[in-house]
Amino acid sequence: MILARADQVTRRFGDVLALDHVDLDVSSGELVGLLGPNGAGKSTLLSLLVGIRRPTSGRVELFGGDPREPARRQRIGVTPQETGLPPTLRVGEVVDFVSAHYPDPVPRAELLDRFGLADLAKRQTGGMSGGQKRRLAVALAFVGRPQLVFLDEPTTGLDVEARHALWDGIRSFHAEGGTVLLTSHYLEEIEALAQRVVVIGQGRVLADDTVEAIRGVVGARRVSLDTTDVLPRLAGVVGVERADGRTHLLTTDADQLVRELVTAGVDFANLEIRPTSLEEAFLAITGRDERSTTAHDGQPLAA
Ligand SMILES: Nc1ncnc2c1ncn2[C@@H]1O[C@H](COP(=O)(O)OP(=O)(O)OP(=O)(O)O)[C@@H](O)[C@H]1O
Repeated sequence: MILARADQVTRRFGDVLALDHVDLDVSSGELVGLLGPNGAGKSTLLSLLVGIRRPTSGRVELFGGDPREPARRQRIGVTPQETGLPPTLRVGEVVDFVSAHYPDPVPRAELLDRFGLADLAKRQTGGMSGGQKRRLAVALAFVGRPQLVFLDEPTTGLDVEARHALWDGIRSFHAEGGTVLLTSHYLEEIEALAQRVVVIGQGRVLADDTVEAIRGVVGARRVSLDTTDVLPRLAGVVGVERADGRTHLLTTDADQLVRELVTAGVDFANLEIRPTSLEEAFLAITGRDERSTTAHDGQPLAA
């Protein structure tokens, strides 16, 4: 069953084309990651799906009808990118206030416990850290036992531990049958949570596939090292760059590359391995669209 749908949706803000003929279906039980750089159109798409804004053209549906109808919106939970909490209200009071809008809310203690906020129930929100406020803002999306939750960059500003705690909360909601659409700049976050990833750039859907499939395109690693040696032929290397005295190797198998460097006796220092950046991922994806799948230097990216 499709819970949320965008059908050829375009949204303009004056001269800015924020969304350009976007199609998206979110079915019951899915956990979908919306991935894209700043300004890609992610928040705009969420705002249309939850009924805050209307498309310039095209059609948006929530539970098969108009997202602006309150009965439909009562079945969703939303955490926008930015939220304001009344600073003098206590955490428990904020939860009670939001709960009062729903027929069968999650009990306060259960909700706070699920999001690691149990110890803060009596704290005024003005006295919370940024990360604690963010966790509360996300928790509030779940208070009304929604069928479908929209989270706009839920873990921005959270440290690693808080991020993982929040991921657990999202996973348990999904495991119990909940449907989630979340946006992120981080491949890592999408990979940790979602089965399906929709890549959006400049208002267009660039890819809509399983995380594994997208990983296949963007899954290269950048291995950087200091060396003056001439490098031997290395399996899996799809691009080489030299910049600032460092050598950067783009590879589909970093583990194998390091083994080969050691076996070949290459004299290197300051080895560093990191995932390709989102920019590199986007180059790969748009490259696949417009040319073939290529890395920066025109080498094929996929092995
Ligand atoms: N209310 C508005 N008025 C004018 N332009 C807007 C408005 N909202 C969004 N835009 C523009 O629409 C485009 C898409 O913005 P949007 O916020 O949807 O991107 P995003 O993918 O959510 O970005 P970010 O990752 O930075 O949150 C941007 O160019 C943005 O400047």
